Amino acid sequence: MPLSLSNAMITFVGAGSMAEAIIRGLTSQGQGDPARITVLNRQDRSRLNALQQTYGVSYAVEPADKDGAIAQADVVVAAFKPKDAIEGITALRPLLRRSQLLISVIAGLSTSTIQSILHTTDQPIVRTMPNTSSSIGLGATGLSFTAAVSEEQRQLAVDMFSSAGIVTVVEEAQLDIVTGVSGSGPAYIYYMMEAMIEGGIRGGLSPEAAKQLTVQTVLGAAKMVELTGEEPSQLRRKVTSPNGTTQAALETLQSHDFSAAVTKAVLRAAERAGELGQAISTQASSQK
Ligand SMILES: NC(=O)C1=CN([C@@H]2O[C@H](COP(=O)(O)OP(=O)(O)OC[C@H]3O[C@@H](n4cnc5c(N)ncnc54)[C@H](OP(=O)(O)O)[C@@H]3O)[C@@H](O)[C@H]2O)C=CC1
Ligand SMILES: O=C(O)[C@@H]1CCC=N1
Repeated sequence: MPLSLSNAMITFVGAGSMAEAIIRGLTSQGQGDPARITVLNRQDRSRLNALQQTYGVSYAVEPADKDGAIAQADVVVAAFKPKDAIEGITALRPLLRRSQLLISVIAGLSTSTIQSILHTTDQPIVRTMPNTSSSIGLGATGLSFTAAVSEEQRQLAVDMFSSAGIVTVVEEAQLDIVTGVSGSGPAYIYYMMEAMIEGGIRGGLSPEAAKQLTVQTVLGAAKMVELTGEEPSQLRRKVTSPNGTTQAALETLQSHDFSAAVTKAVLRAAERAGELGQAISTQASSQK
């Protein structure tokens, strides 16, 4: 039977926010079968229990069971922090078969560094940059593939992340800027929302009303861009009456270099992804 999302065994190595976002996206959209999903981490058993209770996935705790969960998987998802990447990928080295697909969600970590830690270029690797909105089926994921990834495995990876949102296949070099735009992006919007809510409260609204109005405003604005097909700049102009309230607000934002600050933030996140990747690469080389 060809490998697909409906029959693939998927093991998550790492059970944090990102693993949960993908698992929730996969299972709540009815695409991934919880019975085929196993999660493991280093030590936090209560976390594994919680994931089992919530999503019906299996987990492995004992070393032999963890090794078994990796060995039996069609897809192994590396979902640990960049600082744990060398330890985590090194531990996979003796366990992975060349037929298994390794998916990394680790910011900045290049496939060439993974290949160097695994001592092979033959392992099929998909490097991804998802975001936490995958948990509600509204994720935005960038993907790139190494040459060893088969057509079937490419489709499986695209299907896996498409089940939790949109997928854009990019050259690996672009994944750092994908991180800057959409990987870290939800945090910029939350930051903006925090500030809007604060403004509402300072102006006299109750915290609940300020939050409700802010949430609906952000939802509505994103949906307007999506559904009208109009550019954000066009939609902005439609809100902005000459000499009106929006103009006054935007002038205040401009006086604080809002637009430049956001653009710089996106580029800085991308640069930081590169730094994280470079640090892992340097450390991996020094351990050879
Ligand atoms: N959070 C986000 O918005 C996004 C994160 N990412 C990427 O996802 C990755 C994970 O981030 P996030 O989920 O936030 O991190 P968390 O800190 O929430 O989770 C990390 C998990 O990795 C586990 N872990 C660490 N080392 C190992 C190991 N050697 N073997 C098995 N499990 C291990 C930890 O287990 P234990 O607790 O037992 O130590 C924990 O379950 C990062 O590399 C990040 O760059 C990508 C896109 C968005
Ligand atoms: O902050 C981070 O490093 C991770 C990667 C993208 C979002 N969160």
